[in-house]
Amino acid sequence: MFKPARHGEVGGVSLQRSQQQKPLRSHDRLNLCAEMSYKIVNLRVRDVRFPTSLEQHGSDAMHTDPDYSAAYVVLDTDSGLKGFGLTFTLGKGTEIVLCAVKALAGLVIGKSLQEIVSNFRGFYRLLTSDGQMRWLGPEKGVIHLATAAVLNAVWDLWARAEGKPLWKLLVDMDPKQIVSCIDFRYITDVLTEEEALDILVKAQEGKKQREDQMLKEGYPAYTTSCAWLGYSDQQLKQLCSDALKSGWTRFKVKVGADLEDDIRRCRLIRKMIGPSSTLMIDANQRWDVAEAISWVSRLAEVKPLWIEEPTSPDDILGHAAISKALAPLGIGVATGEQCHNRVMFKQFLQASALQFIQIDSCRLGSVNENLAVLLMAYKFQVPVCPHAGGVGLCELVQHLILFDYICVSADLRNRMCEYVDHLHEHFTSPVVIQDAHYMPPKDPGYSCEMLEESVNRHEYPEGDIWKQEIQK
Ligand SMILES: C[C@H](O)[C@@H](O)CC(=O)C(=O)O
Ligand SMILES: [Mg+2]
Repeated sequence: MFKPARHGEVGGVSLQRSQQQKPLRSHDRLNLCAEMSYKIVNLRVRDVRFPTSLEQHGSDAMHTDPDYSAAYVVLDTDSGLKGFGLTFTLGKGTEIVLCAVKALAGLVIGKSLQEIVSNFRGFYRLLTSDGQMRWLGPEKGVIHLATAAVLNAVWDLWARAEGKPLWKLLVDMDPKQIVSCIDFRYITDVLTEEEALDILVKAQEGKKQREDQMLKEGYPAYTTSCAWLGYSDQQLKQLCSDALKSGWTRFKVKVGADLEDDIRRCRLIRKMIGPSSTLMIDANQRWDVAEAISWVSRLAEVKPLWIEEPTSPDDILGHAAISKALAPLGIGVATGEQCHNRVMFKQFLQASALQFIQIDSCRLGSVNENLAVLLMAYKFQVPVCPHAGGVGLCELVQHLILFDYICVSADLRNRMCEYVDHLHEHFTSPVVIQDAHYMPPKDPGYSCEMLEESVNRHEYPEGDIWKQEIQK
């Protein structure tokens, strides 16, 4: 059974009084397999890169040569059970994330799963508030990407230990336990623990029906894979026509480098998909504020639902100005894939600076911090449309959006989860898309275990794929 954490203690590390969190009471806890302690005995991290830039997959106005990559973490436990996690990167720089993961390893190795999850809020705080390493963030940049990789692996381990896919682990949790995983520090001015609990308790009504609905119909998705910026018009037409045949009705187009190209490409897509399908545009932070407003106004004729990342991801007031200017045109602002943490999201919401919130399973501090953002989005009644353009992101984020619908929002209006059609074949439990919907995963875990052969071949720089590339 669980060994309760002593108040003010996280895995033997004593917290300052101001950092102390309410520990779970014994009746709030889940039943991990009684005989297993799942003590984490080792953490391995590998630099896995896919040469997607060769064919311009994933390209946008700012990332013209992205190699979809991951810092891939494996947690070994004394029982033999493993936890798999990753954070998404773009090639160069993955080795820096690896260093940060290694720096965090000492906070994880030696802990048992029970110890972690019986005070998950405290463990999140331990990882993000280390007195020396927090100087690198706090809760942003490379160190936060590393935190996400490690915590994603812990959540995967927990779901595997419970024999459930992660979304189901979350759905079956008592609202008190969900709340106990969240660090409310810095967000209590908009969301207190009590309010969060209240939201979750109220959403218990109809939960079973929503779960059944998801199992039958899946969660609505949109595709970005037809219109990466580096694709030719010919490619774009072919991919769009294939996608229409497969039942896709929601499409995202990359824009931002050249206005005439954008007008031509967006007209082309709008003509192919017809007036009733949904179109979104994504500039990946290319413009200044005034430029964003004038550029998007020129694209208003193709009726985009949203403009994504029009300017710097840190410019909350800039996003607010763009939102205000574009509202009369019926165009919303979406952002989040490079939003560092829950504090930034809080301010975006407070400032009415976004109309669609794009959580990211690897940018924020894993499930723990994403839970906080889902609940704040609910409070502000802003629809969540997760970001998934990257390797493994579709696999991960589908779990969070299923939880959001079943246990928080209970609403599908203006909501959809991004899908990109790349690299799923490298995962042991790849996403299942049916009729443009994510079907709920059934395998235990968080769906981000990669095939060993794929990892070996794509590990940078020793894997066969990279040896060949380097020799060219
Ligand atoms: C570099 C990535 O592919 C990025 O363009 C993804 C993105 O912005 C999205 O999926 O949205
Ligand atoms: Mg984007």
